Amino acid sequence: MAASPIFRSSFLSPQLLQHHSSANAKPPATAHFNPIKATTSSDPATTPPSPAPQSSNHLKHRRSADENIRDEARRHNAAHNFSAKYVPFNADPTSTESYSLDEIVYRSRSGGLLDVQHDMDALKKFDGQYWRSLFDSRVGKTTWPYGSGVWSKKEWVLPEIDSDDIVSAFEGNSNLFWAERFGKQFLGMSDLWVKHCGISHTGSFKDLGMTVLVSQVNRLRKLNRPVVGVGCASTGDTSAALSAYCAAAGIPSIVFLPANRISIAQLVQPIANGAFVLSIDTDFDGCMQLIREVTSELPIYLANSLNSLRLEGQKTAAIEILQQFDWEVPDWVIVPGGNLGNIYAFYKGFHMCKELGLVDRIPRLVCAQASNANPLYLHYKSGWKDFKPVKAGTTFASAIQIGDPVSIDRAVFALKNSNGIVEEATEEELMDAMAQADSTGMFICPHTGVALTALFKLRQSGVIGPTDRTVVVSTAHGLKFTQSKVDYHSGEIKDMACRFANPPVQVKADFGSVMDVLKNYLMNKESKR
Ligand SMILES: Cc1ncc(COP(=O)(O)O)c(C=O)c1O
Ligand SMILES: N[C@@H](CCOP(=O)(O)O)C(=O)O
Repeated sequence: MAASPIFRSSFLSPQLLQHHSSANAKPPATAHFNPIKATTSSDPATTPPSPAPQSSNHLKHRRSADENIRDEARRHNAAHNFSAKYVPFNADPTSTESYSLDEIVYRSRSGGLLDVQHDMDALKKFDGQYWRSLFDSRVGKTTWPYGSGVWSKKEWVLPEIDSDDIVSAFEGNSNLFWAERFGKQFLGMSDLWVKHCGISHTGSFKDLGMTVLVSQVNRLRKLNRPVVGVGCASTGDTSAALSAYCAAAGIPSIVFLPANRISIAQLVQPIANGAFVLSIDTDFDGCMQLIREVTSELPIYLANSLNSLRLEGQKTAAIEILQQFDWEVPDWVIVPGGNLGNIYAFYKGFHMCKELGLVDRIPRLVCAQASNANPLYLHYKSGWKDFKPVKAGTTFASAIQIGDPVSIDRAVFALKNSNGIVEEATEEELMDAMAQADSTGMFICPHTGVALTALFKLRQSGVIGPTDRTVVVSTAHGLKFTQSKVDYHSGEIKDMACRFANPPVQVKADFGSVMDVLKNYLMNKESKR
C-alpha cells in the first residue's frame, strides 16, 4: 500500500527536498514548508510512492502486512553525497591525516584524540531552513530509522551507514521539561528547563551515543572486520547502554566495572542484558586504563567516549533542544561532567547548527563537577594552566566519580569556544539540590543535582539572570539512584544536615492516631499558605 504524504516526508532525500522546495533551495523564511507537495522527481532511487488518499485508514496502513519498518526503509533508500571521516581532534588546518569510519582507530598518529569530521561543503548545499524542516518532519514517527531522535539527524551523524545496519531503540526525543515551580520557588527564574536525557531506553543519555557506536560495529561485523565483541569501562550508564544495544543486535559485550562503586540498579542492567561483566577492584580510571590496554590487544571494539563515534549521537541532544524551542537559542546550557565527552558533544551539536545556518549563535555552556571529582574545575580555576588528573573521591554522583577524564582536551575546547564556565558542587549541595528538585515534582539523579547546584551558584552571583532561558541537562534516571535518596530522606548521611529530608511518619494502626497526625499536618500546611 502506498505511503501517505505525512509519512513519506521522512523518507525524502535532501536532494529531492531541495529539488522540490525551489530552484535556489531557499523556501520563504516564515513558511513551514511541506516538501511533499511539489513532488515531481522520477528518479527511482529517491522517488517516494505516489500519494495515497488522505484518509485515516491510509495513515494506519502505510505498508503491506508482510513488510516491517526495516523493509519499508530499504524500499525508500535514497542516494546522497554526504560523508564523514575521522581526523585528529582540533588538528592543524594543514593536516591531511584522516581515517575511514570503517577503520578501527581511536587515537591519532601523535596519540591525540580523534573527531568525526563531516563533509560540511556537502551539507552546506542545503540551507538552514531546509535542515530545520527536514528534522522537524521526522519527529514523532515510527519511520525507520528516523523515529529515533538520533537517526532523525542521520545525515549529520553517520551519513553513510545503511539504515539496515542501524541498531536503534528509537532513543532521543526526550522531554524538555519546563521547571516552572522549581525555577520560581528556588531561583526566581521564569524560563528554566530540564532536558530529561535520562528518561530513555536504558535510563541515561548514553543511549544517544551507543546507538551510533553499536550500529557502526554491526556494519563492521557485516564487512568482516575483526570485531568479536564490544567493551567499555563504566561507572554504570555506559555499560547499561552498551549491553542493551549489543543484546538487541546479538553482539557480545564486555564491561569493566569498578567493584562496589556503582549503584545496584546500574550493576544489574548489564547483568540482565547478558554482558560479560568484570567487577574489578579499582576505580573507574583504573578500569579505563585496563580496557584501553585490552582493546589494543584483543578484537574487542572500544565503546567509551574516547571513541569519537559516540559523541556523534550525543550531540543530537543539543540539536533537539534547539528544535524543541522552535530553533530559538537558549542563553545557557548546564551539563554535569565526568569523562567529559558529553560537554564537547553539546558544543559540537550547537556549533554545527550555527555553521549550517539553523541558528545564528550558540548558548554559553556550563560544565558542573562534584567537588570530590573535580579535575576540570581545578583546571578552569587555574586559568587553564597545566591540567592535572586527581584521585577521585567518593561521591553520591557516582557516575561522575572520575579523576582522569579522557576527553579533557575536548571539554576545554568546548568551554573556551562557548564562553563557558565550570562550577563544582559539594556532596551536601548536590544532595540538597536533588531533594529540592524532587520536591517540585521531578525525580532526578545526583548528577543532575550537581548541575542544579551550578545553577544556584551562578544565579546567586548574578551571572545567570532571572529571565535567562536556561537548560539543565538531566543525564540519568532518578530510579537508578534510589539508595542515595533513601539515605538522604532518612537523614542518615554523616555530616549532612539533609535540610529537605521528608521521612515517612510512623503511626499506630488506629483511627485516632492517624487523625491526630493528619490534623497536625494539615494545620501546619495551612499556616504556611
Ligand atoms: C549520569 C551521568 N551524568 C553525567 C556523566 C558525565 O558525562 P561525561 O562523562 O560525558 O562527562 C555521566 C558519565 O560520565 C553519567 O553517567
Ligand atoms: N559515566 C560514564 C563514564 C564513562 O564515560 P564514557 O562516556 O567515556 O563512556 C559511565 O556511565 O560509564
